Amino acid sequence: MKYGADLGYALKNINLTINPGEKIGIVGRTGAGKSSLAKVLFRLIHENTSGSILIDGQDITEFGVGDYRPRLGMIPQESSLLDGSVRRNLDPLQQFSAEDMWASLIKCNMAKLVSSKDVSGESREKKSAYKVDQEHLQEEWQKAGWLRRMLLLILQKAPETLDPVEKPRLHGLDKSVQGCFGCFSSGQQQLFGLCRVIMRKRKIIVLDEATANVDLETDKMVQELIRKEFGDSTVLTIAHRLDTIMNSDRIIIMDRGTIAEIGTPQELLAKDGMFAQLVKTSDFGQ
Ligand SMILES: Nc1ncnc2c1ncn2[C@@H]1O[C@H](COP(=O)(O)OP(=O)(O)OP(=O)(O)O)[C@@H](O)[C@H]1O
Repeated sequence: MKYGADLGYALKNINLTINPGEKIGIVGRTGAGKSSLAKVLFRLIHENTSGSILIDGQDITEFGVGDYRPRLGMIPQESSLLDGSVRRNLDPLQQFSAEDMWASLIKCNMAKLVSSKDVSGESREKKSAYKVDQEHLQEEWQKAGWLRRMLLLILQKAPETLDPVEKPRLHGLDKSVQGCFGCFSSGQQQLFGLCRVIMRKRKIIVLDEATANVDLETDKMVQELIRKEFGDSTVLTIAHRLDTIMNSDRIIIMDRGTIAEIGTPQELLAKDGMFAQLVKTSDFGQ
């Protein structure tokens, strides 16, 4: 695979079989081809490629994009937030309930942050249409006599009765992240990416340095969460930190567009090759 006809190979002679449910760690120096491997898997590169990728025996070019992409989940190197509410960021296609979203925020240790008041300097203009609508219905309900309340109930225009737990959840989900990018560090934005992937049960997950911007403790939390949530899924973890991938079933060492070494961490350490050298020096050539 090349990024341009005149450029050198970003990937060459890749011959790799990954078993269902396997957890694969991918390491290598900067520019070794780790992200390129993820890009070809997601069919983001079409030109200047040769060879084929099969999933469950089927060539990925035979899948319609609509059938193919939903099988895969990715947390890219640079996770970014969309304009709008937390809800929109987690679920732009409105496929999930507030419970689903809240559960994933809790799992990713983001619920407290999203609930905290200082996430957004929310003005009335910035409130979501949903909240404004609910407030309007509340006002109408308060003013209404019993006959009008009956009518509102029949017309399904009564305000939602939110329990004390649900109320703060909805409040948090409807907070705007607009103009508030500074409120979320790049690590927290990556955790948002994790929340999105957790809500969607994908068979193949690629984490492309998904924890590059979080501290060691959070990285550990994320790895444990991924093991728990994606036990049956195939997970490819591209990492700079060796700690991130040491519990993988197998590790791939990329070097100048090829797979230089592949094996279990124990096999690679015993081999005393490139991986063992990386463990000794932690030198990723940055
Ligand atoms: N969009 C691009 N256009 C041209 N060349 C590219 C492009 N993206 C990557 N490359 C080149 O392809 C090769 C592999 O890059 P790739 O990003 O896959 O490496 P990587 O191992 O993921 O590096 P890093 O650890 O820095 O993310 C490098 O030589 C890089 O310069």
